[in-house]
Amino acid sequence: MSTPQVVVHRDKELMAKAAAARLITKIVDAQAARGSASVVLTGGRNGNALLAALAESPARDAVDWARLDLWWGDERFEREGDPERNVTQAREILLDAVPLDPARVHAMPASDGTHGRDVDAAAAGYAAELAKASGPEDHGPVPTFDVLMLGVGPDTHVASLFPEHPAVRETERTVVGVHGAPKPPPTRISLTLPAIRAAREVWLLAAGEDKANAVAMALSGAGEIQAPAAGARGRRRTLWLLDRTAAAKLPPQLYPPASA
Ligand SMILES: O=C1O[C@H](COP(=O)(O)O)[C@@H](O)[C@H](O)[C@H]1O
Repeated sequence: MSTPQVVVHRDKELMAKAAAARLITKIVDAQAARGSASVVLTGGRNGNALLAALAESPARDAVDWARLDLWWGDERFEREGDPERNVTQAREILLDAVPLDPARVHAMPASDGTHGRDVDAAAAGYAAELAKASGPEDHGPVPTFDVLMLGVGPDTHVASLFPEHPAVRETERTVVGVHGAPKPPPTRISLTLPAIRAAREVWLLAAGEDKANAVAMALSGAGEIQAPAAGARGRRRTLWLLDRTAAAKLPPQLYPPASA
């Protein structure tokens, strides 16, 4: 697993634009190297800001949208089209405006889908979809995502893995149903840490003062059960993309020299 690298941007708007530019380059490079690309999207303010910046970027036309697989790191277990669902927000901000192949948009199940209100069955269904998409080169039940993005909550949660919650302790399953999440809505679906760690690159996005303690804690050696963000690492790269306010409480030795 890779050691975290930190990049600090002046403010959250610039952070979103720079991350969008970085993502476009990554997708274009993956498509050139392997024919297609796979990206795991996150919900939350920073993930949505990145998608909005991507939607506005003229460089978005460099992406071959039909050769892109989209997955989600977590989802609020609500009815299809519910405005709280991460996929609903992503569709409104970007996905409906680009020529994606619908068969390659792997939304997590809704509570009125095939599995009904059984969130554990829905999570198992998503795990099966991931396993079907993975090949021998992936050495496991999850595809080697090119980039997996995660927002970081003020409590250090990533995806729907909350501190000390059963889901963050999962070591076998790749996707779990989350019951009683401390942040509403309480019922969710989440990739687990082992699934997150299958990604080539993991990018953690955090902007704003309310994230400063979480960022400092996760990067200062906290355990992943107490600080789930600390356990989110990519096989090749783990990148923390921050704005100055979110980076404000980092110990000086963790602050990148170029942004000091
Ligand atoms: O509920 C969620 O929250 C996190 C963080 O969101 P933010 O608005 O504080 O940035 C998000 O990453 C996750 O996908 C989402 O379901």
